[in-house]
Amino acid sequence: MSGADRVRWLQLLSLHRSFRDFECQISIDDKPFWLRICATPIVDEEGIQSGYSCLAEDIGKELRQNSRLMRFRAAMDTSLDMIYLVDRETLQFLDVNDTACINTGWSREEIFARGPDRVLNLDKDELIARYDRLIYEGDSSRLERQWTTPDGRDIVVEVYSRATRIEDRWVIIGVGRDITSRKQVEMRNLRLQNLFSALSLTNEAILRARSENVLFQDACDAVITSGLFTIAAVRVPDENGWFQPVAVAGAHAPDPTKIRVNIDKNNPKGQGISGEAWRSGKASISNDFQHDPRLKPWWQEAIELNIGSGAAFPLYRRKQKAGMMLFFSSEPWAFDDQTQSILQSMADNLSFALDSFAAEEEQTRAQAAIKASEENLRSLVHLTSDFFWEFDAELRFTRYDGRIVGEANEAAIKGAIGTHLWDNPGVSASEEEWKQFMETLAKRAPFREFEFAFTNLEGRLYYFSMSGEPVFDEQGEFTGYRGISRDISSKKIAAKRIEHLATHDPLTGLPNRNMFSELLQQQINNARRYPDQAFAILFIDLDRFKTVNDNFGHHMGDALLRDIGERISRPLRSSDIVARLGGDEFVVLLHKIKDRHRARKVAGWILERLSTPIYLKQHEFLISASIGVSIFGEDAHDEETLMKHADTAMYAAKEAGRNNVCCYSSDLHHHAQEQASLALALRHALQREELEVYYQPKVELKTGRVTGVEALLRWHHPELGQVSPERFIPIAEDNGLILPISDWVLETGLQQLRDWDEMGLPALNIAVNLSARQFSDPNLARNVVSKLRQYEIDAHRLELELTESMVVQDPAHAISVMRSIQESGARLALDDFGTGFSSLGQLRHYPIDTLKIDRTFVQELAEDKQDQAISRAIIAMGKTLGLTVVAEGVENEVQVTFLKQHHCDQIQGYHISRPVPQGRFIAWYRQQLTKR
Ligand SMILES: Nc1nc2c(ncn2[C@@H]2O[C@H](COP(=O)(O)O[C@H]3[C@@H](O)[C@H](n4cnc5c(=O)[nH]c(N)nc54)O[C@@H]3COP(=O)(O)O)[C@@H](O)[C@H]2O)c(=O)[nH]1
Repeated sequence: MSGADRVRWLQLLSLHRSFRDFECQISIDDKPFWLRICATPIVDEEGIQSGYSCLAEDIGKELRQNSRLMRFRAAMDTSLDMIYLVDRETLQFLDVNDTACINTGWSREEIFARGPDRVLNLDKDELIARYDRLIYEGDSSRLERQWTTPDGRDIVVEVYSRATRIEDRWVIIGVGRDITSRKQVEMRNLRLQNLFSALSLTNEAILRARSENVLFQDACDAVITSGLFTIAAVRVPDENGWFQPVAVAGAHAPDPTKIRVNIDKNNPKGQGISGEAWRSGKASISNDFQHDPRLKPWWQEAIELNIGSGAAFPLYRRKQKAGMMLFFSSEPWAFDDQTQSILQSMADNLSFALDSFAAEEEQTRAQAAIKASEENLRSLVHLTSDFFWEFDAELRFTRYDGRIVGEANEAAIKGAIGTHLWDNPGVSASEEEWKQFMETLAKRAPFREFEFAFTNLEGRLYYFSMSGEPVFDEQGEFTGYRGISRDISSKKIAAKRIEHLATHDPLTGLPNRNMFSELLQQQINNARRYPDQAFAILFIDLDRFKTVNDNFGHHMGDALLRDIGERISRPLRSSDIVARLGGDEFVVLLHKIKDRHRARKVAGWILERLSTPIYLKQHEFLISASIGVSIFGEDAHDEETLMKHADTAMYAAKEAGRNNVCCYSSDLHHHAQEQASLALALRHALQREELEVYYQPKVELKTGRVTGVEALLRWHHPELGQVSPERFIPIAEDNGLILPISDWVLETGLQQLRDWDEMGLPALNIAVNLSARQFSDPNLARNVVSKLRQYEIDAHRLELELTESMVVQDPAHAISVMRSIQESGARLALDDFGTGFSSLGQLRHYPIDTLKIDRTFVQELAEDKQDQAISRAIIAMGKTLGLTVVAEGVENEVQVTFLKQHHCDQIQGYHISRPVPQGRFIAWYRQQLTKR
């Protein structure tokens, strides 16, 4: 026995008591043996110990076994895993290692006492089934169990088990590991994963939701789906600061209306996480809801709803607080930093969504407003002639909206879609207008009232005014133009009409004086630049047209002027310009005509056209005109001079006997100047008593008796001396002075007659010349009667001489005037007969008393057979008609003889007497009387 065993052995023996299981090693023949000894003292009757009765058991084999177990244990104990052995038969632990004891918190004995079913927290049958499966399948299995340690910790253990045969029994070897930390990490990860999934669901909801409330509800549902929170809600404060629920989710979701929360700090219900978050604008967390003093007002509700922790995150719309997102967990401390951070992201995303909704709403509102305004516009444009249009970024016409009248117009507008306005063949504007329009468009600038003409497929012309402004998208990119167009055809046509009225003569439709002046100026500018553009001006004045107006009224005059305008235009080229300057004045611009000869020729054609009788309302009119010609570049270089010279030439044509063409020359100019100064002087002639009536006698051929006198006017100009009536009478006719002058002549003549009567001279008749103006004066007859009465002269002693030209212009009217004169008792003589247009045949229609053969026939009577024939015919016709035939301009005896032979009644002329002042006439007359 070894020393230590011997010591323990002797100590036991010294106690003199029974003992058992004393294990020791002894050597027998140097061979070690392990014994387990049980000993009982041997005591005699007197109680004296005499020795020990021992039973020794060889435990060598057992010890060897135990040794192996010890080594296994030692190996087990060094493992960080929990290891245990269970006997399948007995379902008792065979062994557990130290790690198992440490991790579970139980001693080995406690573990043994509990047994595997209670330690593993499994039903015994289930345990048996598991072990049998292990044995049967020969495989290992994994089991995860949650234990609560004696110190109250919950731990999670992962156990791998396997069945093994040790000696004659099945032993289940279990290796367990505390995976609580790993599980916690896993749980956290899972939690985070769920949180992220909730975040992702919320984001999906954001994309999907079409309204705020739907979004809020979807977000709450997503949060609950994550399983991390028991309640999720969104609340929005009302006008009184009370949070009202707009969305809530969760199995334990409370009746939202019951939980009262306010934003006001001073309100007891305003001091919770919602109120605080609202005021601070930041998240407010309570990780121990049921003990958080701030939340005392809601503790009871927290208990009822099993709320361990809660968080409130403000939501924003356009940077303004819009509501509160609330999360509640049954667990305290559910809101760690990472959770808060993810929930903050969720709240931020919701705020972003609210921004988007707000923007969308604004956009919808704006679009609705645009739509409404477009609707308004559409209904307006349908009521008006306006239409709405759009151009794309390429400036192509892409849209129109409005009322378009007529299929052709509609088709044209539809056809124009997709094209540029300026490419449309029906659309036209001036080159300059297009240029400006394109420049404006290129600058992307707005434009107003761009006007263009449009001719539709039916050839109808319209005018449109277009206003537009550029359109840019949100990125500031130009996307086109839009605007309004208006049919301004009626306005334009009215404007054109007004312009036409302002520039054209309403009667003939020809350009008026203003327009002609403008056209003439253009032509002058042209001709100044290009010499081949020289031109001629024809100034046309109708001869004695006033009488038409005076006698037939303006309606007839107007009708004639319309016809005359056409007649003047007819022989001209389209490049020539005809204008009516007013009254009976017309002017023609002969394009590219620069020599007088050609201008005169064209003027001749015009006169020819005019000479054809015009029949109007059963009247025949013979129109003639006087035409003055001036050539640009030769006669004048400016408008005023050119027109003045043409006018001068026209007067010259008139003076030359009317129905004539006269080209301007510098002589004419001097003449015209003279005429002008004469006209001026004539105005004062009457008052200055520069006028005088001369008297030329008429003698009866048969008897030689002086029958009467012709009153012939004379003008004694203070500087020019005697001015011939042939010179100043046309001036007086033109400026109207002829009327007062004629009155004066008539009065003077009648007064003279009266004087001569009073002088006791044999009664004489008096002939007074009528001017054209006088003849067209409707008061003529009345005036004559009144004058005769005034001077107490018998009407038949007065003879009024009128010329053929006065009659032929409108014979019917002339005849009626003549009749009215005859009715007054005065006589009528047709003067200068033979020079005009009337035929002898027409004579019978004229109510006249006397026919005066023009002196031009009389003068050549001696030599000119033709004049003799004419004179004979006139005398014969006159006599046939019962007229008194007077030959004027009789200057010699030959003429007297001829006239006598052919029974002319009276003669007048220098052969008898020149026209002389009344004094000389009286002297002559007295002399004649004494001769008889
Ligand atoms: N409306 C008015 N017309 C008038 C008036 N006074 C004259 N006239 C017209 O002017 C024209 C020129 O007139 P005048 O120069 O007076 O010439 C007249 C005679 O002098 C001229 N005459 C007469 N005898 C002869 C003659 O033998 N030889 C000749 N060479 N000339 C002669 O004839 C003129 C008269 O013409 P008429 O009147 O046609 O009988 C002239 O047309 C006048 O009519 C006036 O007051 N009012």
